[in-house]
Amino acid sequence: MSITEHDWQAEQQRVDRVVRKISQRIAALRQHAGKMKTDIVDIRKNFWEDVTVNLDDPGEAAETYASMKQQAEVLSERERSHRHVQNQITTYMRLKRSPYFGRIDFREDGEEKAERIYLGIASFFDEQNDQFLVYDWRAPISSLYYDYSPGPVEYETPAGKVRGEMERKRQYMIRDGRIQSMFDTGITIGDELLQEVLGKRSDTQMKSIVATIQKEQNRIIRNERSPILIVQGAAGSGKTSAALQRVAYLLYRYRETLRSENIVLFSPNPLFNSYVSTVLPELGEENMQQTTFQEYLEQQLGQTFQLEDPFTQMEYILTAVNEPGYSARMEGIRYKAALEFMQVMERYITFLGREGMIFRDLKFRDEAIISAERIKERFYSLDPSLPVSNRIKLTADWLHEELRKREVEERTKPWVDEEIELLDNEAYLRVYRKLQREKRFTEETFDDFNREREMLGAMIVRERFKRLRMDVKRLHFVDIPALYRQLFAEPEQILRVAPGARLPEHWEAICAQTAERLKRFELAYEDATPYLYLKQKIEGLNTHPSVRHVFIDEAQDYSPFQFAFIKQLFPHGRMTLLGDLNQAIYIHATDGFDPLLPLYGTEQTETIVLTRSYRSTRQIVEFTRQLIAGGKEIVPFNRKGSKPTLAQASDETELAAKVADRIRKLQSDGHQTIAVICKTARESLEAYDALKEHADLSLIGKETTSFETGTLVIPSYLAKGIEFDAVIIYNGSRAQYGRESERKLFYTACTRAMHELHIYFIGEMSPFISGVSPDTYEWEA
Ligand SMILES: Nc1ncnc2c1ncn2[C@@H]1O[C@H](COP(=O)(O)OP(=O)(O)OP(=O)(O)O)[C@@H](O)[C@H]1O
Repeated sequence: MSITEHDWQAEQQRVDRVVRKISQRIAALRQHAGKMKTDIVDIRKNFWEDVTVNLDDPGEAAETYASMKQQAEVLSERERSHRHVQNQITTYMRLKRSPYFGRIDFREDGEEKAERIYLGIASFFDEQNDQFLVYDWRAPISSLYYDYSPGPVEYETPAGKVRGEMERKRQYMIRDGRIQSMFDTGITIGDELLQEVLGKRSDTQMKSIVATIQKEQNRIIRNERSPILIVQGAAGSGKTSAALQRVAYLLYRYRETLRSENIVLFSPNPLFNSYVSTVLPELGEENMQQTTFQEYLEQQLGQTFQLEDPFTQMEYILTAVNEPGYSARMEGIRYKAALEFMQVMERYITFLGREGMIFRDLKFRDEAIISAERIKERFYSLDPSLPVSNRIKLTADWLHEELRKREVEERTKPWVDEEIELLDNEAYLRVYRKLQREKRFTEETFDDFNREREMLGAMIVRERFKRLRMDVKRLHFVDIPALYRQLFAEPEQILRVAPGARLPEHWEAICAQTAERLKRFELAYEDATPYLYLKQKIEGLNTHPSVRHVFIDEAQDYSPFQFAFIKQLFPHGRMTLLGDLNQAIYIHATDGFDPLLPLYGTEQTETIVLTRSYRSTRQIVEFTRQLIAGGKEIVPFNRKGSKPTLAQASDETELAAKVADRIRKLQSDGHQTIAVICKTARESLEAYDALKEHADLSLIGKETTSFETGTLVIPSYLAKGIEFDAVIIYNGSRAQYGRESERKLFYTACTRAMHELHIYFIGEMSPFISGVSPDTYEWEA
C-alpha cells in the first residue's frame, strides 16, 4: 500500500497542528515557570522577614524554629514544582522537533471506528479536545506497535486484556517538524527505517531505539513476569539498548513509586558508562545509578590493600603465559570464582564461629589497653548459636563499654597533666570558654582549680579516645586481612575449615602465591570478591534494600561467586542479566548461565535469546559468526556493506605502514570513529607509538572515561560493549590470537565494527580466521 500525495499532505498538516499545540503548551509552561521563579526569588529574599525570630525563651525559640521550617518547606516545594515544569518544557521541546514516530489504527472489539494512536517519546494530551495527540511509547496500548503487524491484536492493561483489530501501522521520520519519510509497515518494524538508522555513522554516545524496537526486544523491555530475566544475545543484538529502554519503561510504568535511584546498572568499565549515559536523558528520564563492579569493590575495600583491577588481571592472563606460576594462578582464578569456593568461605565463617578468630589489640599510647586475647575470650564467651556478625556487634558494644571505663581511669594519669601543661593559649582559651558556657547551664562556679583540671582532663582524654571509639565502631578490632590470609597460610588449612572440600590442581602453589601477595598488602582481582564476602559476613552484610532493579550488562564476564554475592547485596532487587557467552573473555566466567538457575530458582528465572544482530553489516556478521561455535544461529540484519579485508605484513614496520594507509582511507571516506583494536594495553602502546607519526590518534587505557570521535587505539577488552564505524584489528596473527582461550576475545574485537572491518597480521594469520570461508572476506589489494 503506497502512501499518496494526499495522505502525505494530511499527515504533514497533522504534524503542524500538533507542533502548534505543543508550542502553545511550551509558551504557557514558560510563563508559569517564570512566575514560579519570581515567587522563589521573592521567598528567598524575604525569608527572614516572613519568619519571626525570637529566641528569648525556649517557647519563642520553638516557635521561631517552626516558622523557619515552614518557610523552608514552602520554598523547597516551589523549587520542586519549578524543576518539574522545567523538565516538562525540555521534554516538550524534544517532542516539538519530532512529535511522533509511529501510528497504529486500532479498532477495539465492539467499536465501529478505529482510533488513530500516534506514538512518541512522551504523551501529549490536548485538553481542549480531550484526547491524546501523542501517546507515550511506554503506554500499554503502544505495545501493539512493537508486537504486531496489521490484523487481530491484543494488549495488556492493568485492568485486563484488550482485543481488537489493527488496521494500519505507519512509521515516520520527523525532524524539526517536517516529515522526512513515512512508511506503512508489515511484520517487522520498518526494515526501511531500521536500514536508515543503522546505516548512519556511529557516535561516541549510544542512541535510543524507541522508534524501531523489535518485537523480541520489546519482550525484554516490558517483561514484568520474572524476578530474574536472563538475556543471552548475540553481539550487536541490542542487549544494552533493550536494557536502557527497559529502565525507561520501568520508570514510566511505576512512576508513582520507582525513582531512578532505585535502579542500578553494573557496566563493564567507565568508558562504557559514559557511552550509554545520554540514552535516558534523551528519553526524558534521569539516569539510573551506574557503576562498575570494580568501583563497588574499591569503595567497599577502602585503602587496606592495593587492589588489582580486572584489566590488570587480564593483561597478566594474556601476556604472562610463559612466566613461572602462570598455570597455578589460572587455576586459582577459576577456583576462587566458583560457587564451590563461596561455600568454602561459608564453612570457614562457621569454623570461625567456633575457633580461629583473629583480633587486633586496642592500643592507646603504645599500650594494648584491651588485648586481642581478651577480645577473643569475650567473643567466644557469647552465645555460639548467634551468627558471627551478631557476636561481633555484641563484642563491639562491650568494647565501647570497656573504653568508657578506661577513659575515666585515664583522666587522672600524669600524661594528662603533661598535656594540659602543653595546651597552647588558644586551645586553653577555647576550653575555658566552653567550660564557661557549660557553667551557665550547670550553675557551677568556675573558681575551683580541681574542677577545672578535671574538666580539662576529661576533655583531653575524650578527644584522644575518639580514634579508638571510631576504630571499634568500624570494627577495626577484627583482623580481616589476617583471617583471609589464614585460609591460605598452609595448604592443609582449607581442609581443617571445610573437610572434604575439592581442591584444585596446584593448590599448594595457589596458597603460596595468595599468601605472598597478601603479605605485600596486594589483593588480586580474583581474591577481591571472596575477601569482601568474608568481611561482610563477619561485619554484617552491607545490603541495599532500596534498590528494586539491578541490571548487569556484559553479564558473561561475572563469576558465579560474584553473581551470588550481588544477589545478596540487593535483597529486594529484581535482576536483569544481559550477556553473550561468545564474548566471555574472562577465564573466571560462567560456562553458561545455567549454573545461575539454582541460585535464583528455575521457576523465578526467564531466559530470552536474541539472535538477530543489528550493529554490523550483513557481510561483517557473515564473517564474524564463523569465528565461534554455534555462530550459524546468528542472523544478520540485511544491511549491505563491503566484505571484511585481510592483509599480511612481513614485519612491524610494514604493518604500521599498511594500517596507517588504511586509517587515511577510512578517514577520507568520512568515517567518524575508527578503532585500531589491539589485544592488550601493551600492544596498544606499541601500535600507538608506531602509528602516531602517520595519523592523528588517541590512545585509550583503562583510566579513560570518555572518548571523542576520531581514530582510537584501544585494547580489545576495553572495547567491550562499544561500537565503531570501522574497526582495524592491528595484528590478527597466530602469535597474538592462537590459543583457544583467545577466540572469544578475537570475536569480541571483530564484532565492534558497524560498517567496515579490516584485519592485519604479521606472519601467519590466526587459526580462527583460517576456519572462515574465504568467500566471506577479501584480501586487501
Ligand atoms: N531495534 C533497534 N533499532 C535500532 N537500532 C538498534 C536496534 N537494536 C539494536 N540497535 C543498534 O545496534 C547496535 C548494537 O546494539 P547494542 O550495543 O545494544 O547491542 P549489544 O547486544 O549490547 O551488543 P554487544 O554485546 O556486542 O556489546 C547499536 O548501535 C544499537 O543502536
